[in-house]
Amino acid sequence: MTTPHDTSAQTAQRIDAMEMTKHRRTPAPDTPQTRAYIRLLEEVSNFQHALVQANPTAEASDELIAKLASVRETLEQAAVPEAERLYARGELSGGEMQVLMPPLTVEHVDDHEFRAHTVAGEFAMGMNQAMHGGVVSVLFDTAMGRLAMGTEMLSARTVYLTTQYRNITPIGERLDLTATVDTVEGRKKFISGQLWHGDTLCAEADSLFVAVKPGQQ
Ligand SMILES: CCCCC/C=C\C/C=C\C/C=C\C/C=C\CCCC(=O)SCCNC(=O)CCNC(=O)[C@H](O)C(C)(C)COP(=O)(O)OP(=O)(O)OC[C@H]1O[C@@H](n2cnc3c(N)ncnc32)[C@H](O)[C@@H]1OP(=O)(O)O
Repeated sequence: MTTPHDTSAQTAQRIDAMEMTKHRRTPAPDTPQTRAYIRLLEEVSNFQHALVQANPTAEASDELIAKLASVRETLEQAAVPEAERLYARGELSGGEMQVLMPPLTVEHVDDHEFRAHTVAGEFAMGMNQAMHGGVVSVLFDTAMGRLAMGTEMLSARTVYLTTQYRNITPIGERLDLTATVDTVEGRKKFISGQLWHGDTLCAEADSLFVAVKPGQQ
């Protein structure tokens, strides 16, 4: 039996970055299996929010642990290599097919501009109803990474990402995220982004993405 964080199993395989990107960025086929998996991720996301809000009794925690262990074992029986997974598939790694960050709903993306919005639950909170700064940065990385891939969806990596936190980013409110390609120099794209709550600028970021070369991981 594998442990929850086992990456030595045959399911952890590295392949060429371009091949993996092709797989990950191709939307999963619209089948009953995919639709059910999306519902499962939604329930996991709801679970994450409920988890941070609750103070269960010791008995309730022990009951939950037993139930969760049983759920985990069911998932372990269905594990597949990364290049076959449904998880994080689709044109945006930060959409509804993942539970790492608040899901971004894309409104527009081309080779120059990206626009999306999100509403974050308390799982994404640092404290006092403010979003954790690292979650702000992962939203920027995902949005700007998607923009760097452009309409041709070529794999690109973050070389640096600098986030300036201007105002508290609220939990439970609509947030709008925009990103723009400022300069292109060969494999390099310099991209800036802003995260807005209404007219309030919550954070802004500058980044450099570099397109991967054939053969890179
Ligand atoms: C469930 C949600 C999942 C979300 C997915 C998030 C992450 C997934 C992780 C990996 C998947 C990859 C792509 C996914 C797409 C977008 C999502 C976000 C992307 C990331 O989150 S990805 C993880 C973090 N990221 C890294 O893990 C990068 C580590 N790194 C490297 O892999 C190499 O570093 C590489 C390949 C980037 C470059 O290496 P290389 O050998 O190909 O190229 P080289 O070194 O020649 O640099 C080329 C030109 O960039 C200039 N340059 C370099 N560094 C500079 C600096 N600091 N400042 C200014 N200029 C710089 C040079 O000066 C030269 O410029 P010039 O050509 O003009 O001389």
